[in-house]
Amino acid sequence: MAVRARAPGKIILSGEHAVVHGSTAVAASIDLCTQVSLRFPIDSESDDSLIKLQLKDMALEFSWPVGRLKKMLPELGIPQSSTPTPCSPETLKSIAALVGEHNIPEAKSGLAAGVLAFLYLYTSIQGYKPATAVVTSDLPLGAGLGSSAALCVSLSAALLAFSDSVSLDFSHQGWLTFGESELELVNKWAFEGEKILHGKPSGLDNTVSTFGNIIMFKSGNLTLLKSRMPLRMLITNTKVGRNTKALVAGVSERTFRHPDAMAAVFSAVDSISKELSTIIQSHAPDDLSITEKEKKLEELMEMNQGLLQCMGVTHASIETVLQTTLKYKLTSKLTGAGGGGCVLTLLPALLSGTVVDEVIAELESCGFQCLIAEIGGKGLQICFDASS
Ligand SMILES: Nc1ncnc2c1ncn2[C@@H]1O[C@H](COP(=O)(O)OP(=O)(O)OP(=O)(O)O)[C@@H](O)[C@H]1O
Ligand SMILES: C[C@@](O)(CCO)CC(=O)[O-]
Ligand SMILES: [Mg+2]
Repeated sequence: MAVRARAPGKIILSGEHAVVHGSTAVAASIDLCTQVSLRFPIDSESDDSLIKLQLKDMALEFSWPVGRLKKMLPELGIPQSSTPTPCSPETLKSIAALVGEHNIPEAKSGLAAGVLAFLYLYTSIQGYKPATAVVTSDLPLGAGLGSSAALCVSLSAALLAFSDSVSLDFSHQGWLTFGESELELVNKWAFEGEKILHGKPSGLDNTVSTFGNIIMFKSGNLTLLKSRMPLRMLITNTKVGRNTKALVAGVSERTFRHPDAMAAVFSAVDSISKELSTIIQSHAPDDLSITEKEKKLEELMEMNQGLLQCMGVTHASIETVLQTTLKYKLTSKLTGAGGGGCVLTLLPALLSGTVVDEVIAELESCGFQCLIAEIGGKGLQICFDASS
């Protein structure tokens, strides 16, 4: 018996970083997913059976004998699948030692954090039960599209599918969605994984990956939004690598140095997100008012970008994208943690295909990569494979 779970990445329309400090954010799922397939062998339960992790896209494989995990992580022996628990600093140290025993190539050292999250979620939910997990993803890693959250959500779902905390119809054919309470449980576990990857996550990325749609999020609470205007976004990946944990920590340090100024910045972002959610949800009966709404949206995106600059998370590559799209009278803002990664550009409904082609060509001539994703689609889904 095997299960596959897939969870989408996301774009943040407004509020990244400020959301970590309690401001409202607006985000949407995108149609690029991370998929985890999990297969338990029928008979092996001995100490030299393995827990395996294959990262297919990178052609990397990690494995740990069950006996070694029992020795290094004795505290995780009894699965606690129904009670998501933070990873203690001591456990994280032991897991880091286990991951350190594998030689991750220098150029891929960022993957270690993902492997740490894997081992923590695995042993917490399934204990030492041997199995093979295979991960594949459509998402660029560490580029602001929520790859870490999509990994934590799809992994938590696959692990929970075979736990006592969730009861599912294993004979169901094709993709299915969890019920509300199961989704909540997946989301809580994924949040614990994100803590390992982001340090101090807001929970926004795992929540939008779990529930899909367009959401407004503040202090752990989500509201589903219904957009009543076309929201076509060009996503430009600057391909400048960065790390969300370090960027989030940098904003916290700046907040510590300038508490009053940063409080004002976060409060402005909160107002921007609230206004943005009102605009996208309001009714627009004709093209003219759609254009007016787009103008307001562009202004809010521009203001949010300015405030992200105040937080110190923009980058020369992001500024190049902003300048390039401005030549075509298009507005952009960074999305995700910034410092490189991806930039969003609003493509107004009446914008001609020729202009879109031209702006994409110019951005790609700078070495960037462009894509237009469908936004606000499904969240987490799972699928059983009874034949294996
Ligand atoms: N498919 C995957 N396989 C293995 N590790 C992954 C995978 N997806 C994400 N990761 C882990 O997550 C890290 C990237 O997470 P990070 O939070 O820095 O960026 P992001 O989630 O892509 O962007 P953002 O947090 O800004 O939305 C990778 O370096 C890796 O450790
Ligand atoms: C930068 C941040 O706000 C979003 C990253 O996609 C971090 C978080 O919310 O955890
Ligand atoms: Mg992330």
